[in-house]
Amino acid sequence: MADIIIKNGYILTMDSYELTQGVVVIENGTITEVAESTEQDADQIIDAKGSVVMPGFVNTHTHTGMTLLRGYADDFPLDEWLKNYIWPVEDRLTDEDAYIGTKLACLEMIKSGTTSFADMFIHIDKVAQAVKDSGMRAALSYRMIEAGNEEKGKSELDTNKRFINNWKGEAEGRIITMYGPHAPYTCSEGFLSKVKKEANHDRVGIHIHVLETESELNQMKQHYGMCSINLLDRLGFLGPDVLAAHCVWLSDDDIEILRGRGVHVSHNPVSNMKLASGVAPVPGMLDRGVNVSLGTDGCASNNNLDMFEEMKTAALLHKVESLDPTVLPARQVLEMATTSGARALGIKSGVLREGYNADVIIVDMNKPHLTPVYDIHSHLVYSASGSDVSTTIVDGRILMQDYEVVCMDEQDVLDRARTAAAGLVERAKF
Ligand SMILES: C[C@H]1O[C@@H](n2cnc3c(N)ncnc32)[C@H](O)[C@@H]1O
Ligand SMILES: [Zn+2]
Repeated sequence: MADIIIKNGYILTMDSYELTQGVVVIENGTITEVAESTEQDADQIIDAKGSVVMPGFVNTHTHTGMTLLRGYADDFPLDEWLKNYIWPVEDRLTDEDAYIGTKLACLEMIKSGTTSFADMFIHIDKVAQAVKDSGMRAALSYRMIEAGNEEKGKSELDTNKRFINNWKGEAEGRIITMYGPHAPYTCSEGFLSKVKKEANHDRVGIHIHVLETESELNQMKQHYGMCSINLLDRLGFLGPDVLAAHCVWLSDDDIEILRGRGVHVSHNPVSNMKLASGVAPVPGMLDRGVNVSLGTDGCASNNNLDMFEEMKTAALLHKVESLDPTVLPARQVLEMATTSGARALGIKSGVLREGYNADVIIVDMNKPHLTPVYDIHSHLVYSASGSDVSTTIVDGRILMQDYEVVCMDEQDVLDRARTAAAGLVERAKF
């Protein structure tokens, strides 16, 4: 007897381009069958009539606790935004803020079809607790800023290491742990080398912001006489264990280095547009075979966690940038948001295939803006939005069914988030 059978839906496995009517069978957190029909029975049958059944989205770069800062400070360049607004208020964040902020983020992601994500944040134990409690899957890293201060570097590394020891593989394996050095402009080369050594020792990955702005590029050239990619490569830092967010200001040579080292890139088009950071050379990276996935970045620079919006923005941005509408077609963008993201996190998700994690969503197509259907990829990227997701399953557990969130008390999360935000703003009056 299986746990769940999803019936009557159109199945988009992401293994092939086809959309065929069929069933998905789930047992013990794993997909055990994807077929036209099944002989099996299950404890729970989900009727997906008129819907698309597909892998959940993988958001490969976010700062979930920042949902509490949604709309807190808009329309500034990155340097000013971080130094004058974000960091001062983050310094006043409490454990409860981080917990409820992450709960709110998980709620938003579950409701918009994201089943796993990569996060870099502070108060990371509370972030992990919220992920565990919500039922989502996540690769979590503690945000380390050392700024050339040896003492600080030691305690930052200690905190990240302790987190890894406490949480690696927790929540039935739904929690993956990583090191999170913030960026090459907030961490010295000596510190970055140490992080790499520890990551190798602990056999975990590294999540880092790289070449997000022109200002970073200039600072690095001034300080080291080379760009962040060249510096990181010289340190022996780059490899398939590295998840590099943004990668906007890359040269052709940098792309070649990323490809050669097997670095995973998280593209964050909405954040890059909002902070006016620039346009990442995504078509160039994809052409060369770099694994490029999609991330929303934190809620203070997006200002939501909707992967549908991120997909559409990615597709449109690179078309207008290249003046070529054939660039980043819908199918390719969908792959970035699912299969490529799963590869970046090293998880067996992102496709509906036997033996893979049961991280599955159901998208309700019985909507005016999704009618009629010629090509499902087109609708998912250009017409649909997060609110069209009716059911979200992570690790074989239903977190939302028929638009009803069953893994947490939605109203309680909203109320607590409002209270936390009010307290935060009060404490941040300085
Ligand atoms: C993980 C931490 O990184 C900072 N942060 C948030 N958004 C960005 C961004 N776009 N670029 C660099 N740093 C960022 C915040 O301080 C957050 O807490
Ligand atoms: Zn970020």
